[in-house]
Amino acid sequence: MRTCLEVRDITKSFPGILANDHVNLNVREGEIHAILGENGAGKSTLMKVIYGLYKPDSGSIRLYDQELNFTSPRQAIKAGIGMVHQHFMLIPALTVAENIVLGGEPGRIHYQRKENVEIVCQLAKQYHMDIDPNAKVGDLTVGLQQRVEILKVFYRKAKLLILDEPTAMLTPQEVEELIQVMERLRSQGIPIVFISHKLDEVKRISDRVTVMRAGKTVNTVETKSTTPQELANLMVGREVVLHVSKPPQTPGEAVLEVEDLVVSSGRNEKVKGVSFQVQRGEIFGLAGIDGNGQFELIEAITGLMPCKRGKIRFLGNDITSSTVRHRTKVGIGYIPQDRQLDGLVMDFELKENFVLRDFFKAPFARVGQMKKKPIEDFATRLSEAFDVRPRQIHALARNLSGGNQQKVILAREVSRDPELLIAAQPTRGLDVGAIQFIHNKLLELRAEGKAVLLVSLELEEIMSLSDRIGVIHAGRLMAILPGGQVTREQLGLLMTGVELEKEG
Ligand SMILES: Nc1ncnc2c1ncn2[C@@H]1O[C@H](COP(=O)(O)OP(=O)(O)OP(=O)(O)O)[C@@H](O)[C@H]1O
Repeated sequence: MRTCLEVRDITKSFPGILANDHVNLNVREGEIHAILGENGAGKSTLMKVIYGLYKPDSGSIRLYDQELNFTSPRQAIKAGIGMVHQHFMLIPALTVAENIVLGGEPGRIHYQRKENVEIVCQLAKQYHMDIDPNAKVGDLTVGLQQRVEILKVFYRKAKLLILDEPTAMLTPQEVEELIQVMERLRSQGIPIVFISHKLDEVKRISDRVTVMRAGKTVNTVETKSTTPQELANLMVGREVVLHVSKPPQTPGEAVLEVEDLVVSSGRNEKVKGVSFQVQRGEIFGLAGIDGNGQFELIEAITGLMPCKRGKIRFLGNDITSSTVRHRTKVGIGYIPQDRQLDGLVMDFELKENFVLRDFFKAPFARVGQMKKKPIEDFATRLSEAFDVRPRQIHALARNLSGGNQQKVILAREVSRDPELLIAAQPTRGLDVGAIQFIHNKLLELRAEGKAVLLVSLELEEIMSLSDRIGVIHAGRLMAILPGGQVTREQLGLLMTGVELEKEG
């Protein structure tokens, strides 16, 4: 098959970091080519170099017969490279058609509404992607917004599509739809390069995989001739255990008690009378399809959202109306689902992010002044203990890869020795090594007799870690089931609101 994209010896460094070290990549016409690698391996940097967002220090890129020398994405787009970023770049107040043609209109002064709607209809038909051109983008689901981004790329006549972690933010149903879209594009001969951390997904949809490690390309393999285990080992450079082993444990007293809790957002009740307990030495998993009240529920427990009715008790004490600070002080740790928005201050250095909850007290401050040395010593110690890479406590949080950002949050919360850790989507977007690390930390907390409330949209994660599983649907707890005995199918039914029939 003909080569479409050829990347040779690309090197790209940032101050103190060699993000891409003589990287090579070869993408063939009509193939789905996965890029795998640990967090921080240099995948996004490489894609940004190909797309003209970063200028490489050295190396060359060729698209078909054209030698590319990009200095901006505009040139990359012109040459036929389209990229859909992890965080979409759409304008929510505009319609689908307006977003698609925005910036690519053919030199007209006035926006041609009717004509553009027609163009977008044709485009959607050509690429078999169902979408309403007149819908407002802000009203669309994440999956449909992604479709708009993909169509936008084809409106600009892309010959190659790059998808940066396209499934990280999607529900399982939306993932299926995206896979169908990708397969149809492949059958039309369009090459797709996509970054993913999900080995099963890579195995299922890609034709070839290029593995990156520490800024270098380690190997390119035919997908069908390899296994997820081999890919994991190749990525990490050591044997990775893909399955969690959880020793049996007898849970102790209740750490968290939630009783008939009602939480509203605006006029809508998002949580409708939920009751459950989390005990010492147990991981309680909350399973549910996104948008069913699970995140409002945990925000109410952490104190970020007020409760309309009901009670929350922590170690026997009523904390329903307590401040966030009080709840933190008495021993509730929290890993929020959006690490960049709620977990870190992106323009603060790592050392500052490590002490975000305690910077105002000893040993990090005295008489109102922050103390540099204790903060730096603490940050260095945590960076090492949690294997945060790079080990630069002065780096800005925004310059760290997603997995390493997550490790900083985990380190901060765990180091405070919480009695209850609420972990919302703790492994979203992380590589297998980092997932293993975080799962082990949650199991360590369990073994120490701490309580863990795990909220995840990943069923595998919930099923492998939880001692008990609560299933939430439309703001109500459908059931609480023992972790080791429930099947995927049963959880799937409950998550869609179908009650299980009682046996016997
Ligand atoms: N703008 C930047 N300034 C400084 N360092 C950066 C910048 N962008 C990336 N890096 C560093 O370059 C290295 C590679 O980062 P990159 O984002 O390419 O990794 P990745 O493989 O895409 O990781 P992830 O899977 O977590 O997204 C990391 O060490 C990261 O901290």
